[in-house]
Amino acid sequence: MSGGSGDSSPSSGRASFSSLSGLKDLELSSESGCLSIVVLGASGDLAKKKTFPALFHLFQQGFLQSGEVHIFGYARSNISDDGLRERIRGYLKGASDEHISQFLQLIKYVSGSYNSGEGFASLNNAISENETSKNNKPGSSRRLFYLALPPSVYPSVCKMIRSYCMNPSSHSGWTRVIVEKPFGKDLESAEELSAQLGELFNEQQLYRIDHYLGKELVQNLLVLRFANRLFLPLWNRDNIANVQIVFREDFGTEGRGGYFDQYGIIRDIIQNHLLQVFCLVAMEKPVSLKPEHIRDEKVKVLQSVTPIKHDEVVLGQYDGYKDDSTVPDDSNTPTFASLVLRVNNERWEGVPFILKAGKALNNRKAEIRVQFKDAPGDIFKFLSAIVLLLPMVSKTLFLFHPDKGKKQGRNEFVIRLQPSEAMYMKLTVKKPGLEMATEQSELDLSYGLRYQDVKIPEAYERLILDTIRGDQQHFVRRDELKAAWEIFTPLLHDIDDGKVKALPYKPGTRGPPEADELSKRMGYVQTHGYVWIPPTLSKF
Ligand SMILES: NC(=O)C1=CN([C@@H]2O[C@H](COP(=O)(O)OP(=O)(O)OC[C@H]3O[C@@H](n4cnc5c(N)ncnc54)[C@H](OP(=O)(O)O)[C@@H]3O)[C@@H](O)[C@H]2O)C=CC1
Ligand SMILES: O=C1O[C@H](COP(=O)(O)O)[C@@H](O)[C@H](O)[C@H]1O
Repeated sequence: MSGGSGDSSPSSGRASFSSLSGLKDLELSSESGCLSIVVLGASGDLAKKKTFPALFHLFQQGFLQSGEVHIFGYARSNISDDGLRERIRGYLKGASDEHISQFLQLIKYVSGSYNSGEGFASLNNAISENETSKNNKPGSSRRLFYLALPPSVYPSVCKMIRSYCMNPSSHSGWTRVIVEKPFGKDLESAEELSAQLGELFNEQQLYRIDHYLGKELVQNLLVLRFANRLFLPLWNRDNIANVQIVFREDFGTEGRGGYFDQYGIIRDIIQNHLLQVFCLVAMEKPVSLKPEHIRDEKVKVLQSVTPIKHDEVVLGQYDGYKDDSTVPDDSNTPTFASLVLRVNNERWEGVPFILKAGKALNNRKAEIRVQFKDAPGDIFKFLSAIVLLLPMVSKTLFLFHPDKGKKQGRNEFVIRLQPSEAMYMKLTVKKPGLEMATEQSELDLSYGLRYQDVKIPEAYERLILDTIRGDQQHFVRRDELKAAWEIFTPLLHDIDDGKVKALPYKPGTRGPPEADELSKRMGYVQTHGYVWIPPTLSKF
Protein backbone atom coordinates (compact mmCIF):
# COMPACT_ATOMS: atom_id res chain seq x y z
CA MET A 1 0.00 0.00 0.00
CA SER A 2 1.18 3.53 -0.63
CA GLY A 3 -0.21 7.02 -0.83
CA GLY A 4 -0.84 6.04 -4.41
CA SER A 5 -3.63 3.64 -3.55
CA GLY A 6 -5.49 2.05 -0.69
CA ASP A 7 -6.75 5.07 1.20
CA SER A 8 -8.62 3.01 3.68
CA SER A 9 -6.20 2.27 6.47
CA PRO A 10 -4.96 5.29 8.34
CA SER A 11 -2.04 4.71 10.60
CA SER A 12 -0.05 6.67 13.11
CA GLY A 13 2.79 4.19 13.59
CA ARG A 14 6.34 4.62 12.35
CA ALA A 15 6.54 0.93 11.37
CA SER A 16 3.75 1.24 8.86
CA PHE A 17 5.71 3.54 6.62
CA SER A 18 9.30 2.53 7.20
CA SER A 19 9.19 -0.23 4.64
CA LEU A 20 7.78 1.88 1.85
CA SER A 21 10.06 2.60 -1.00
CA GLY A 22 10.30 6.18 -2.23
CA LEU A 23 11.15 4.87 -5.65
CA LYS A 24 7.94 2.89 -5.71
CA ASP A 25 6.10 6.12 -5.04
CA LEU A 26 8.05 7.87 -7.76
CA GLU A 27 7.06 5.23 -10.27
CA LEU A 28 3.52 6.44 -9.76
CA SER A 29 4.42 9.70 -11.44
CA SER A 30 3.47 8.09 -14.72
CA GLU A 31 -0.08 7.48 -13.45
CA SER A 32 -2.88 8.80 -15.51
CA GLY A 33 -6.43 9.54 -14.50
CA CYS A 34 -8.25 12.70 -13.73
CA LEU A 35 -6.32 14.93 -11.33
CA SER A 36 -8.41 17.19 -9.10
CA ILE A 37 -6.54 19.77 -7.06
CA VAL A 38 -8.61 21.32 -4.31
CA VAL A 39 -7.36 24.47 -2.62
CA LEU A 40 -9.16 24.85 0.70
CA GLY A 41 -9.00 28.40 1.97
CA ALA A 42 -9.02 29.60 -1.64
CA SER A 43 -9.96 33.16 -0.72
CA GLY A 44 -6.97 33.57 1.60
CA ASP A 45 -3.56 35.16 1.29
CA LEU A 46 -1.46 32.02 0.98
CA ALA A 47 -3.71 30.62 -1.75
CA LYS A 48 -3.59 33.85 -3.77
CA LYS A 49 0.09 34.59 -3.30
CA LYS A 50 1.63 31.13 -3.36
CA THR A 51 -0.66 28.18 -4.13
CA PHE A 52 -2.45 29.36 -7.28
CA PRO A 53 0.69 31.00 -8.77
CA ALA A 54 2.58 27.72 -8.16
CA LEU A 55 -0.19 25.78 -9.93
CA PHE A 56 -0.05 28.29 -12.76
CA HIS A 57 3.70 27.78 -13.19
CA LEU A 58 3.17 24.02 -13.32
CA PHE A 59 0.47 24.56 -15.94
CA GLN A 60 2.80 26.81 -17.95
CA GLN A 61 5.47 24.12 -17.98
CA GLY A 62 3.02 21.44 -19.11
CA PHE A 63 2.86 19.52 -15.83
CA LEU A 64 -0.87 20.18 -15.51
CA GLN A 65 -2.70 19.34 -18.72
CA SER A 66 -6.11 20.87 -19.47
CA GLY A 67 -7.45 17.49 -20.53
CA GLU A 68 -6.89 15.80 -17.19
CA VAL A 69 -6.61 18.44 -14.47
CA HIS A 70 -9.24 20.44 -12.71
CA ILE A 71 -8.68 22.88 -9.89
CA PHE A 72 -11.26 23.66 -7.24
CA GLY A 73 -11.21 26.52 -4.80
CA TYR A 74 -13.17 26.01 -1.59
CA ALA A 75 -13.87 28.63 1.07
CA ARG A 76 -16.68 30.21 3.05
CA SER A 77 -16.94 33.44 1.03
CA ASN A 78 -19.91 33.57 -1.26
CA ILE A 79 -18.28 34.28 -4.62
CA SER A 80 -18.67 32.92 -8.14
CA ASP A 81 -16.15 30.99 -10.24
CA ASP A 82 -15.32 34.24 -12.01
CA GLY A 83 -15.10 36.07 -8.72
CA LEU A 84 -12.33 33.71 -7.59
CA ARG A 85 -10.60 33.82 -10.97
CA GLU A 86 -10.45 37.62 -10.86
CA ARG A 87 -9.00 37.59 -7.35
CA ILE A 88 -6.23 35.32 -8.52
CA ARG A 89 -5.50 36.90 -11.91
CA GLY A 90 -3.37 39.75 -10.57
CA TYR A 91 -0.96 37.28 -8.93
CA LEU A 92 -0.22 35.36 -12.14
CA LYS A 93 2.74 36.87 -13.91
CA GLY A 94 5.03 36.28 -16.85
CA ALA A 95 2.51 35.03 -19.44
CA SER A 96 0.05 36.36 -21.98
CA ASP A 97 -3.49 37.21 -20.90
CA GLU A 98 -4.70 34.40 -23.10
CA HIS A 99 -2.53 31.83 -21.39
CA ILE A 100 -3.57 33.10 -17.97
CA SER A 101 -7.24 32.86 -19.01
CA GLN A 102 -6.74 29.27 -20.17
CA PHE A 103 -5.41 28.42 -16.74
CA LEU A 104 -8.17 30.29 -14.93
CA GLN A 105 -10.78 28.34 -16.87
CA LEU A 106 -9.55 25.19 -15.12
CA ILE A 107 -10.66 26.66 -11.78
CA LYS A 108 -14.09 26.24 -10.24
CA TYR A 109 -15.25 27.58 -6.92
CA VAL A 110 -17.34 25.80 -4.30
CA SER A 111 -18.50 27.66 -1.24
CA GLY A 112 -19.09 26.01 2.11
CA SER A 113 -18.08 25.99 5.74
CA TYR A 114 -15.19 23.97 7.11
CA ASN A 115 -17.28 21.75 9.31
CA SER A 116 -20.48 21.13 7.38
CA GLY A 117 -21.20 17.94 5.50
CA GLU A 118 -23.28 19.94 3.06
CA GLY A 119 -20.38 21.99 1.73
CA PHE A 120 -18.10 18.98 1.34
CA ALA A 121 -20.87 16.92 -0.28
CA SER A 122 -21.21 19.69 -2.92
CA LEU A 123 -17.43 19.71 -3.32
CA ASN A 124 -17.45 15.97 -3.87
CA ASN A 125 -20.26 16.33 -6.44
CA ALA A 126 -18.29 18.95 -8.30
CA ILE A 127 -15.16 16.76 -8.30
CA SER A 128 -17.10 13.64 -9.35
CA GLU A 129 -18.99 15.41 -12.13
CA ASN A 130 -15.75 16.62 -13.52
CA GLU A 131 -14.16 13.17 -13.28
CA THR A 132 -17.12 11.69 -15.16
CA SER A 133 -17.04 14.38 -17.82
CA LYS A 134 -13.35 13.70 -18.39
CA ASN A 135 -14.15 10.00 -19.05
CA ASN A 136 -12.09 9.02 -16.10
CA LYS A 137 -11.62 5.28 -15.65
CA PRO A 138 -13.74 4.39 -12.60
CA GLY A 139 -11.61 4.50 -9.49
CA SER A 140 -8.52 5.98 -11.08
CA SER A 141 -9.07 9.52 -9.88
CA ARG A 142 -6.31 11.42 -8.16
CA ARG A 143 -7.45 13.90 -5.56
CA LEU A 144 -5.08 16.39 -3.99
CA PHE A 145 -6.32 18.61 -1.16
CA TYR A 146 -4.20 21.64 -0.24
CA LEU A 147 -5.08 23.04 3.19
CA ALA A 148 -4.27 26.77 2.90
CA LEU A 149 -6.07 27.23 6.21
CA PRO A 150 -5.40 27.98 9.85
CA PRO A 151 -4.40 24.77 11.65
CA SER A 152 -7.33 25.12 14.06
CA VAL A 153 -9.63 23.85 11.30
CA TYR A 154 -7.39 21.02 10.07
CA PRO A 155 -9.11 18.31 12.13
CA SER A 156 -12.64 19.23 11.04
CA VAL A 157 -11.64 19.73 7.40
CA CYS A 158 -9.77 16.42 7.34
CA LYS A 159 -12.80 14.67 8.84
CA MET A 160 -14.97 16.15 6.10
CA ILE A 161 -12.56 15.13 3.35
CA ARG A 162 -12.42 11.65 4.81
CA SER A 163 -16.21 11.38 5.05
CA TYR A 164 -17.21 12.98 1.75
CA CYS A 165 -14.41 13.49 -0.71
CA MET A 166 -12.12 10.48 -0.91
CA ASN A 167 -11.13 8.87 -4.17
CA PRO A 168 -13.90 6.26 -4.44
CA SER A 169 -11.63 3.29 -5.19
CA SER A 170 -9.41 1.52 -2.69
CA HIS A 171 -7.45 -0.13 -5.51
CA SER A 172 -6.18 2.64 -7.71
CA GLY A 173 -5.96 6.40 -7.85
CA TRP A 174 -5.25 8.24 -4.61
CA THR A 175 -6.17 10.95 -2.13
CA ARG A 176 -3.40 13.15 -0.70
CA VAL A 177 -3.55 16.07 1.69
CA ILE A 178 -1.01 18.88 1.96
CA VAL A 179 -0.94 20.60 5.33
CA GLU A 180 0.82 23.90 5.99
CA LYS A 181 2.69 24.92 9.11
CA PRO A 182 2.29 25.68 11.97
CA PHE A 183 1.83 22.03 12.93
CA GLY A 184 1.00 22.75 16.54
CA LYS A 185 2.47 25.19 19.06
CA ASP A 186 4.47 22.77 21.15
CA LEU A 187 5.10 19.05 21.54
CA GLU A 188 1.75 18.29 23.13
CA SER A 189 -0.43 20.23 20.68
CA ALA A 190 1.55 18.93 17.70
CA GLU A 191 1.16 15.35 18.89
CA GLU A 192 -2.54 15.90 19.41
CA LEU A 193 -2.91 17.27 15.89
CA SER A 194 -0.85 14.41 14.47
CA ALA A 195 -3.02 11.89 16.30
CA GLN A 196 -6.20 13.51 15.00
CA LEU A 197 -4.97 13.52 11.41
CA GLY A 198 -3.44 10.06 11.85
CA GLU A 199 -6.90 8.68 12.64
CA LEU A 200 -8.08 9.85 9.25
CA PHE A 201 -5.15 9.47 6.88
CA ASN A 202 -2.12 7.29 6.73
CA GLU A 203 1.36 8.78 6.59
CA GLN A 204 1.62 8.30 2.82
CA GLN A 205 -1.42 10.47 2.30
CA LEU A 206 -0.19 13.35 4.45
CA TYR A 207 2.26 15.89 3.04
CA ARG A 208 3.47 18.30 5.77
CA ILE A 209 4.90 21.09 3.69
CA ASP A 210 7.90 23.20 4.73
CA HIS A 211 8.58 25.47 1.79
CA TYR A 212 12.27 25.82 2.69
CA LEU A 213 12.67 22.21 1.59
CA GLY A 214 11.62 23.30 -1.89
CA LYS A 215 14.32 25.96 -2.25
CA GLU A 216 16.96 25.21 -4.88
CA LEU A 217 20.00 25.41 -2.63
CA VAL A 218 18.33 23.48 0.17
CA GLN A 219 17.63 20.68 -2.30
CA ASN A 220 21.28 20.88 -3.33
CA LEU A 221 22.60 20.15 0.16
CA LEU A 222 22.60 16.37 -0.07
CA VAL A 223 24.27 16.45 -3.47
CA LEU A 224 26.91 18.86 -2.26
CA ARG A 225 27.67 16.91 0.84
CA PHE A 226 27.58 13.39 -0.48
CA ALA A 227 28.57 13.65 -4.14
CA ASN A 228 31.77 15.65 -3.56
CA ARG A 229 34.85 13.88 -2.29
CA LEU A 230 36.16 17.28 -1.28
CA PHE A 231 33.64 17.67 1.51
CA LEU A 232 33.35 14.10 2.79
CA PRO A 233 36.49 14.06 4.97
CA LEU A 234 36.11 17.69 6.11
CA TRP A 235 32.52 17.69 7.30
CA ASN A 236 33.09 17.01 10.99
CA ARG A 237 34.30 18.27 14.35
CA ASP A 238 37.97 17.83 13.37
CA ASN A 239 37.70 20.55 10.76
CA ILE A 240 34.61 22.62 11.36
CA ALA A 241 34.64 25.22 14.13
CA ASN A 242 31.01 26.33 13.97
CA VAL A 243 28.01 26.50 11.66
CA GLN A 244 25.55 29.37 11.35
CA ILE A 245 22.14 29.04 9.74
CA VAL A 246 20.70 32.49 9.35
CA PHE A 247 17.39 33.98 8.24
CA ARG A 248 16.99 37.76 8.13
CA GLU A 249 14.09 39.85 6.94
CA ASP A 250 14.14 43.61 6.49
CA PHE A 251 10.45 44.08 7.28
CA GLY A 252 8.39 43.53 10.40
CA THR A 253 5.17 41.65 10.99
CA GLU A 254 3.24 44.04 8.71
CA GLY A 255 -0.34 43.63 9.82
CA ARG A 256 0.20 39.99 10.85
CA GLY A 257 1.09 41.02 14.41
CA GLY A 258 -1.91 39.31 16.00
CA TYR A 259 -1.09 35.99 14.35
CA PHE A 260 2.64 36.35 14.84
CA ASP A 261 2.32 37.19 18.51
CA GLN A 262 0.87 33.76 19.25
CA TYR A 263 3.88 32.10 17.63
CA GLY A 264 7.03 34.24 17.62
CA ILE A 265 10.13 33.83 15.50
CA ILE A 266 11.17 30.44 16.91
CA ARG A 267 7.88 28.78 15.94
CA ASP A 268 7.58 30.82 12.73
CA ILE A 269 11.05 30.20 11.30
CA ILE A 270 13.53 28.33 13.49
CA GLN A 271 11.61 25.22 14.63
CA ASN A 272 10.67 24.44 11.03
CA HIS A 273 12.59 26.16 8.20
CA LEU A 274 16.00 26.53 9.86
CA LEU A 275 15.77 23.19 11.61
CA GLN A 276 15.08 21.42 8.32
CA VAL A 277 18.17 23.08 6.87
CA PHE A 278 20.12 22.08 9.99
CA CYS A 279 19.06 18.43 9.47
CA LEU A 280 20.41 18.40 5.93
CA VAL A 281 23.69 19.98 7.02
CA ALA A 282 24.22 17.75 10.06
CA MET A 283 22.65 14.35 9.25
CA GLU A 284 24.62 11.25 8.34
CA LYS A 285 24.65 9.88 4.82
CA PRO A 286 21.37 8.10 4.10
CA VAL A 287 21.42 4.52 2.86
CA SER A 288 19.88 5.71 -0.41
CA LEU A 289 17.85 8.58 -1.77
CA LYS A 290 14.59 6.91 -0.89
CA PRO A 291 12.46 9.38 1.09
CA GLU A 292 12.28 7.07 4.11
CA HIS A 293 16.04 6.63 4.21
CA ILE A 294 16.59 10.37 4.13
CA ARG A 295 13.94 11.06 6.73
CA ASP A 296 15.31 8.30 8.97
CA GLU A 297 18.64 10.16 9.08
CA LYS A 298 16.94 13.48 9.78
CA VAL A 299 15.12 11.99 12.73
CA LYS A 300 18.37 10.52 14.10
CA VAL A 301 20.21 13.82 14.05
CA LEU A 302 17.27 15.63 15.65
CA GLN A 303 17.19 13.03 18.39
CA SER A 304 20.90 13.65 19.02
CA VAL A 305 20.40 17.34 19.80
CA THR A 306 20.97 18.11 23.47
CA PRO A 307 18.69 20.43 25.49
CA ILE A 308 19.09 24.11 24.60
CA LYS A 309 20.79 26.10 27.38
CA HIS A 310 19.36 29.47 28.36
CA ASP A 311 22.80 31.07 28.31
CA GLU A 312 23.10 30.03 24.65
CA VAL A 313 19.96 31.91 23.62
CA VAL A 314 19.49 35.60 22.78
CA LEU A 315 15.98 36.86 22.11
CA GLY A 316 14.95 40.23 20.74
CA GLN A 317 11.84 42.22 19.97
CA TYR A 318 12.01 45.23 17.67
CA ASP A 319 10.89 48.64 18.90
CA GLY A 320 7.46 49.40 17.50
CA TYR A 321 6.33 45.76 17.31
CA LYS A 322 3.74 46.41 20.03
CA ASP A 323 2.32 49.45 18.18
CA ASP A 324 0.19 46.94 16.24
CA SER A 325 -3.20 47.10 17.99
CA THR A 326 -3.55 43.31 17.78
CA VAL A 327 -0.35 42.77 19.81
CA PRO A 328 -0.74 42.89 23.63
CA ASP A 329 1.17 45.70 25.36
CA ASP A 330 3.04 43.26 27.59
CA SER A 331 4.04 40.89 24.79
CA ASN A 332 7.36 39.05 25.33
CA THR A 333 7.11 37.41 21.90
CA PRO A 334 10.51 37.36 20.20
CA THR A 335 10.82 38.76 16.68
CA PHE A 336 14.51 37.84 16.78
CA ALA A 337 16.28 34.80 18.19
CA SER A 338 19.78 33.42 18.04
CA LEU A 339 20.28 30.06 19.73
CA VAL A 340 22.78 27.26 19.79
CA LEU A 341 22.07 23.61 18.98
CA ARG A 342 24.60 20.98 19.96
CA VAL A 343 24.65 17.49 18.52
CA ASN A 344 25.81 14.71 20.74
CA ASN A 345 27.38 12.36 18.23
CA GLU A 346 30.78 11.34 16.94
CA ARG A 347 30.70 13.76 14.03
CA TRP A 348 29.60 16.92 15.80
CA GLU A 349 30.45 16.86 19.50
CA GLY A 350 31.73 20.33 20.46
CA VAL A 351 30.57 22.09 17.27
CA PRO A 352 27.97 24.81 17.92
CA PHE A 353 25.22 25.21 15.35
CA ILE A 354 23.99 28.79 15.67
CA LEU A 355 20.44 29.19 14.35
CA LYS A 356 19.51 32.84 13.98
CA ALA A 357 16.35 34.47 12.63
CA GLY A 358 14.94 37.94 12.82
CA LYS A 359 12.39 40.34 11.43
CA ALA A 360 12.80 44.09 10.85
CA LEU A 361 16.58 43.78 10.46
CA ASN A 362 18.99 45.65 8.19
CA ASN A 363 18.79 43.24 5.26
CA ARG A 364 17.06 40.19 3.82
CA LYS A 365 18.97 36.95 3.40
CA ALA A 366 19.01 33.29 4.30
CA GLU A 367 22.31 31.46 4.38
CA ILE A 368 24.37 28.65 5.83
CA ARG A 369 27.88 29.59 6.92
CA VAL A 370 30.24 26.75 7.74
CA GLN A 371 33.36 28.11 9.38
CA PHE A 372 36.44 25.90 9.39
CA LYS A 373 39.08 25.82 12.10
CA ASP A 374 42.37 27.68 11.75
CA ALA A 375 45.00 25.96 9.61
CA PRO A 376 47.38 24.40 12.14
CA GLY A 377 51.08 25.30 12.15
CA ASP A 378 50.53 28.53 10.26
CA ILE A 379 53.72 29.38 8.37
CA PHE A 380 52.11 32.37 6.68
CA LYS A 381 51.32 34.58 9.60
CA PHE A 382 54.38 36.69 8.92
CA LEU A 383 53.24 37.02 5.32
CA SER A 384 50.14 38.87 6.20
CA ALA A 385 53.01 41.29 6.60
CA ILE A 386 53.88 43.13 3.41
CA VAL A 387 57.12 41.86 1.98
CA LEU A 388 58.66 43.85 -0.82
CA LEU A 389 61.40 42.95 -3.22
CA LEU A 390 63.06 46.20 -3.97
CA PRO A 391 65.09 46.17 -7.18
CA MET A 392 67.37 49.04 -6.15
CA VAL A 393 68.79 47.12 -3.20
CA SER A 394 70.62 43.88 -3.58
CA LYS A 395 68.69 41.99 -1.01
CA THR A 396 65.11 41.49 -0.08
CA LEU A 397 63.67 44.14 2.17
CA PHE A 398 60.93 43.10 4.54
CA LEU A 399 58.46 45.82 5.37
CA PHE A 400 56.18 44.60 8.05
CA HIS A 401 52.51 45.29 7.96
CA PRO A 402 50.72 46.33 11.16
CA ASP A 403 48.84 42.98 11.02
CA LYS A 404 52.16 41.17 11.38
CA GLY A 405 51.75 37.91 13.19
CA LYS A 406 47.98 37.91 12.85
CA LYS A 407 46.24 34.66 12.03
CA GLN A 408 44.93 34.08 8.52
CA GLY A 409 41.18 34.53 8.03
CA ARG A 410 39.35 31.28 8.39
CA ASN A 411 37.94 29.29 5.50
CA GLU A 412 34.20 29.69 5.31
CA PHE A 413 31.87 27.81 3.03
CA VAL A 414 28.77 29.92 2.52
CA ILE A 415 25.60 28.66 0.88
CA ARG A 416 23.28 31.57 0.24
CA LEU A 417 19.73 30.33 -0.14
CA GLN A 418 18.35 33.78 -0.97
CA PRO A 419 18.41 36.33 -2.45
CA SER A 420 20.60 35.59 -5.51
CA GLU A 421 21.46 31.95 -4.85
CA ALA A 422 25.18 31.41 -4.51
CA MET A 423 27.79 29.35 -2.80
CA TYR A 424 31.28 30.53 -2.12
CA MET A 425 34.30 29.34 -0.23
CA LYS A 426 36.33 32.02 1.48
CA LEU A 427 40.02 31.24 1.02
CA THR A 428 43.37 32.75 1.86
CA VAL A 429 45.39 33.37 -1.29
CA LYS A 430 48.54 35.18 -2.26
CA LYS A 431 47.65 38.72 -3.07
CA PRO A 432 48.30 39.02 -6.82
CA GLY A 433 51.29 41.17 -7.67
CA LEU A 434 54.89 41.61 -6.67
CA GLU A 435 54.15 41.79 -3.01
CA MET A 436 54.38 38.53 -1.13
CA ALA A 437 51.31 38.99 0.99
CA THR A 438 48.16 37.04 1.71
CA GLU A 439 44.56 38.12 1.43
CA GLN A 440 41.04 36.75 1.68
CA SER A 441 39.38 35.79 -1.58
CA GLU A 442 36.79 33.28 -2.71
CA LEU A 443 35.87 30.43 -5.00
CA ASP A 444 32.55 31.71 -6.21
CA LEU A 445 29.59 29.90 -7.71
CA SER A 446 26.95 32.54 -8.23
CA TYR A 447 23.90 30.98 -9.82
CA GLY A 448 22.91 34.19 -11.65
CA LEU A 449 26.25 34.03 -13.45
CA ARG A 450 26.74 30.31 -13.92
CA TYR A 451 23.17 29.37 -14.83
CA GLN A 452 22.10 32.41 -16.78
CA ASP A 453 19.40 30.69 -18.83
CA VAL A 454 17.92 28.62 -16.05
CA LYS A 455 14.78 29.74 -14.29
CA ILE A 456 14.92 28.51 -10.74
CA PRO A 457 11.51 27.10 -9.76
CA GLU A 458 9.58 28.45 -6.82
CA ALA A 459 9.60 26.24 -3.74
CA TYR A 460 5.83 25.68 -3.75
CA GLU A 461 5.82 24.73 -7.42
CA ARG A 462 8.33 21.98 -6.82
CA LEU A 463 6.64 20.66 -3.69
CA ILE A 464 3.17 20.48 -5.26
CA LEU A 465 4.67 18.56 -8.16
CA ASP A 466 6.36 16.20 -5.70
CA THR A 467 2.98 15.58 -4.08
CA ILE A 468 1.37 14.74 -7.42
CA ARG A 469 4.27 12.36 -8.06
CA GLY A 470 4.00 10.82 -4.61
CA ASP A 471 7.53 11.76 -3.58
CA GLN A 472 7.64 12.53 0.15
CA GLN A 473 11.37 13.18 0.37
CA HIS A 474 10.91 16.91 0.88
CA PHE A 475 8.05 16.69 3.37
CA VAL A 476 8.16 16.39 7.13
CA ARG A 477 7.37 12.97 8.58
CA ARG A 478 5.41 12.63 11.79
CA ASP A 479 8.31 11.37 13.90
CA GLU A 480 10.52 14.14 12.50
CA LEU A 481 7.97 16.72 13.59
CA LYS A 482 7.82 15.21 17.05
CA ALA A 483 11.61 15.26 17.39
CA ALA A 484 11.65 18.90 16.24
CA TRP A 485 9.13 19.94 18.89
CA GLU A 486 11.03 17.98 21.56
CA ILE A 487 14.03 20.23 20.97
CA PHE A 488 12.20 23.56 21.27
CA THR A 489 9.26 22.96 23.61
CA PRO A 490 11.09 23.50 26.95
CA LEU A 491 12.57 26.80 25.73
CA LEU A 492 9.26 27.94 24.21
CA HIS A 493 7.43 27.25 27.46
CA ASP A 494 10.04 29.24 29.37
CA ILE A 495 9.62 32.16 26.95
CA ASP A 496 5.82 31.95 27.21
CA ASP A 497 6.18 31.99 31.01
CA GLY A 498 8.42 35.07 30.82
CA LYS A 499 11.49 33.21 32.16
CA VAL A 500 13.57 34.25 29.14
CA LYS A 501 13.15 37.86 28.11
CA ALA A 502 13.30 39.42 24.67
CA LEU A 503 15.75 42.34 24.46
CA PRO A 504 14.66 45.45 22.56
CA TYR A 505 16.37 46.30 19.26
CA LYS A 506 15.94 49.07 16.73
CA PRO A 507 14.33 48.17 13.40
CA GLY A 508 16.85 48.26 10.55
CA THR A 509 19.76 47.05 12.71
CA ARG A 510 21.44 43.64 13.15
CA GLY A 511 19.22 42.84 16.13
CA PRO A 512 20.45 42.88 19.74
CA PRO A 513 24.27 43.21 19.91
CA GLU A 514 24.18 40.34 22.42
CA ALA A 515 23.56 38.00 19.44
CA ASP A 516 26.91 38.89 17.86
CA GLU A 517 28.51 38.44 21.28
CA LEU A 518 26.94 34.97 21.48
CA SER A 519 28.37 34.05 18.06
CA LYS A 520 31.79 35.26 19.21
CA ARG A 521 31.48 33.28 22.43
CA MET A 522 30.66 30.20 20.34
CA GLY A 523 33.99 30.62 18.59
CA TYR A 524 32.84 32.40 15.43
CA VAL A 525 35.69 34.53 14.13
CA GLN A 526 34.54 37.32 11.86
CA THR A 527 36.74 38.08 8.86
CA HIS A 528 37.58 41.74 8.89
CA GLY A 529 38.52 43.71 5.81
CA TYR A 530 37.11 41.19 3.35
CA VAL A 531 35.88 43.00 0.28
CA TRP A 532 33.95 41.33 -2.45
CA ILE A 533 33.55 42.95 -5.83
CA PRO A 534 30.41 41.60 -7.48
CA PRO A 535 30.68 40.32 -11.05
CA THR A 536 29.69 43.12 -13.41
CA LEU A 537 26.59 41.38 -14.65
CA SER A 538 23.63 43.70 -14.78
CA LYS A 539 21.17 41.07 -13.63
CA PHE A 540 23.29 40.18 -10.65
N1 LIG B 1 28.64 35.03 -5.00
C1 LIG B 1 28.30 35.94 -4.16
O1 LIG B 1 27.18 36.42 -4.16
C2 LIG B 1 29.28 36.38 -3.14
C3 LIG B 1 28.93 37.41 -2.32
N2 LIG B 1 29.77 37.86 -1.39
C4 LIG B 1 29.30 38.98 -0.59
O2 LIG B 1 30.37 39.63 0.01
C5 LIG B 1 29.98 40.18 1.25
C6 LIG B 1 30.92 39.72 2.37
O3 LIG B 1 30.81 38.31 2.45
P1 LIG B 1 30.89 37.53 3.80
O4 LIG B 1 32.10 37.92 4.55
O5 LIG B 1 30.71 36.11 3.50
O6 LIG B 1 29.54 37.97 4.52
P2 LIG B 1 29.17 39.15 5.54
O7 LIG B 1 30.27 40.11 5.65
O8 LIG B 1 27.83 39.62 5.16
O9 LIG B 1 29.03 38.36 6.89
C7 LIG B 1 30.06 37.60 7.43
C8 LIG B 1 29.69 37.14 8.81
O10 LIG B 1 29.92 38.22 9.70
C9 LIG B 1 28.73 38.47 10.45
N3 LIG B 1 28.66 39.90 10.62
C10 LIG B 1 28.42 40.84 9.69
N4 LIG B 1 28.45 42.07 10.24
C11 LIG B 1 28.72 41.89 11.55
C12 LIG B 1 28.90 42.76 12.66
N5 LIG B 1 28.77 44.08 12.52
N6 LIG B 1 29.17 42.21 13.86
C13 LIG B 1 29.29 40.88 14.01
N7 LIG B 1 29.15 40.01 13.00
C14 LIG B 1 28.87 40.51 11.79
C15 LIG B 1 27.61 37.94 9.62
O11 LIG B 1 26.51 37.64 10.45
P3 LIG B 1 25.02 37.65 9.85
O12 LIG B 1 24.88 36.44 9.04
O13 LIG B 1 24.16 37.66 11.04
O14 LIG B 1 24.88 38.89 9.04
C16 LIG B 1 28.28 36.71 9.03
O15 LIG B 1 28.27 35.64 9.93
C17 LIG B 1 28.56 39.73 1.50
O16 LIG B 1 27.69 40.76 1.13
C18 LIG B 1 28.41 38.55 0.58
O17 LIG B 1 27.08 38.32 0.20
C19 LIG B 1 30.98 37.28 -1.20
C20 LIG B 1 31.41 36.25 -2.01
C21 LIG B 1 30.59 35.74 -3.06
O1 LIG C 1 7.01 30.67 6.68
C1 LIG C 1 7.33 31.84 6.66
O2 LIG C 1 8.25 32.25 5.76
C2 LIG C 1 8.31 33.60 5.34
C3 LIG C 1 9.66 33.77 4.63
O3 LIG C 1 9.71 32.94 3.51
P1 LIG C 1 10.79 33.22 2.37
O4 LIG C 1 10.64 32.09 1.43
O5 LIG C 1 10.43 34.56 1.79
O6 LIG C 1 12.12 33.27 3.04
C4 LIG C 1 8.19 34.55 6.51
O7 LIG C 1 8.09 35.88 6.05
C5 LIG C 1 6.94 34.21 7.32
O8 LIG C 1 6.91 35.00 8.50
C6 LIG C 1 6.93 32.75 7.72
O9 LIG C 1 5.66 32.42 8.28
